[in-house]
Amino acid sequence: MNAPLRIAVVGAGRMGADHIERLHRRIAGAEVAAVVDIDRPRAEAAVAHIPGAVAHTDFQEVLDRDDIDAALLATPGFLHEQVLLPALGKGLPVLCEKPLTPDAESSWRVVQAEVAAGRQLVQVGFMRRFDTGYLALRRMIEERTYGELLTLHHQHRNPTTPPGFTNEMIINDSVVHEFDAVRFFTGEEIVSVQVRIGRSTRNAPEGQRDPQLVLMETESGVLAQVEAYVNARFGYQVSTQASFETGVVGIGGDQEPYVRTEGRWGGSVTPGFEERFAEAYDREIQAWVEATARGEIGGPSAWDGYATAACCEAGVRAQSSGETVPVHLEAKPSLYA
Ligand SMILES: NC(=O)C1=CN([C@@H]2O[C@H](COP(=O)(O)OP(=O)(O)OC[C@H]3O[C@@H](n4cnc5c(N)ncnc54)[C@H](O)[C@@H]3O)[C@@H](O)[C@H]2O)C=CC1
Ligand SMILES: O=C1[C@@H](O)[C@H](O)[C@@H](O)[C@H](O)[C@H]1O
Repeated sequence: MNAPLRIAVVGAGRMGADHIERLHRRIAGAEVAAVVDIDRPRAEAAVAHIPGAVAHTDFQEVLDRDDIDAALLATPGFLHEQVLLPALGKGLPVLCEKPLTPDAESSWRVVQAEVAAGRQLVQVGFMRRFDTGYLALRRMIEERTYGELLTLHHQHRNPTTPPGFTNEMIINDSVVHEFDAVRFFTGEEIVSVQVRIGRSTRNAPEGQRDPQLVLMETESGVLAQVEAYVNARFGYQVSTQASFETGVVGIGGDQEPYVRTEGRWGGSVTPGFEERFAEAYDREIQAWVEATARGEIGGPSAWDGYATAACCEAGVRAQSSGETVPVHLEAKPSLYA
């Protein structure tokens, strides 16, 4: 049996801490060897229960070590490029939480750096691709189980947003998942994006308009819409309905168990993405670890990160203009053929 991969987790906040626990307790073939956080007490707390793991405050300290096999990047998206470029320069594999970067220009720089490195080293954390419902729906689309796919209707509802979550982040941090999901389901690029904003909830923080309806079109004319409602209060919900020629398929509906008790019926609502996608994150990280051990990536690529960043850029322009904005993509490098 091979020695476990020695992973450095960069960013030990909400998502990084969740991934550290996952790597430490549930993922086979990997161990947390380092945690980097600019907030030293946070980095130290994250490694306190992991024998042998070392706390750092600067990613360069990890690059200077020669015993780290891969990095899991979970700092805020606008900080990803500053870790990805040196990691690619050193040939270090990275699982980069979404978004790859917050705009198409910087994502394209990452793609070009990977092309220069000569092999795929970056996997992007679009974990929904590992959700069983998503996988089942994609199979039905591919196999034309109910004829051709015509439209996709997504609901993306969060209970609240963290401090500093801007209007643009509704597109760049939340709807980025649906841009990837639509590309994953259809196997096509998205060609245009429109955003409509109507009455806004009084629960939205200043500067945010919530909810927003995002409409996108794929190369072959599939229309997909998203209700992004990020201060919905009641809990977390990510679901999709797909309309085909001979059927309608829903995924991500209400969670089991369904209970009747004390004169009421119903089930529970997941409070957040950690619970809704717990199994998908596990499968995502396990697939990444196994692929990394083989010298490959095990999920969405830097090209997928770039293509969704281009959709986000169109989406942010569409937010302010109200126009249908075309998505511009550079030619796809042969590395991603
Ligand atoms: N796949 C998914 O469903 C989700 C993905 N995310 C993504 O995960 C990433 C992190 O998000 P959160 O955990 O919510 O953020 P967070 O704000 O909770 O944590 C970020 C951490 O990075 C640290 N940090 C900041 N600058 C740093 C630097 N220069 N070097 C090292 N550490 C630094 C902070 O001190 C903090 O501990 C983002 O890209 C976000 O979009 C977040 C939530 C869900
Ligand atoms: O990635 C995530 C968060 O960053 C984002 O803010 C949420 O809207 C998403 O549902 C979650 O999956």
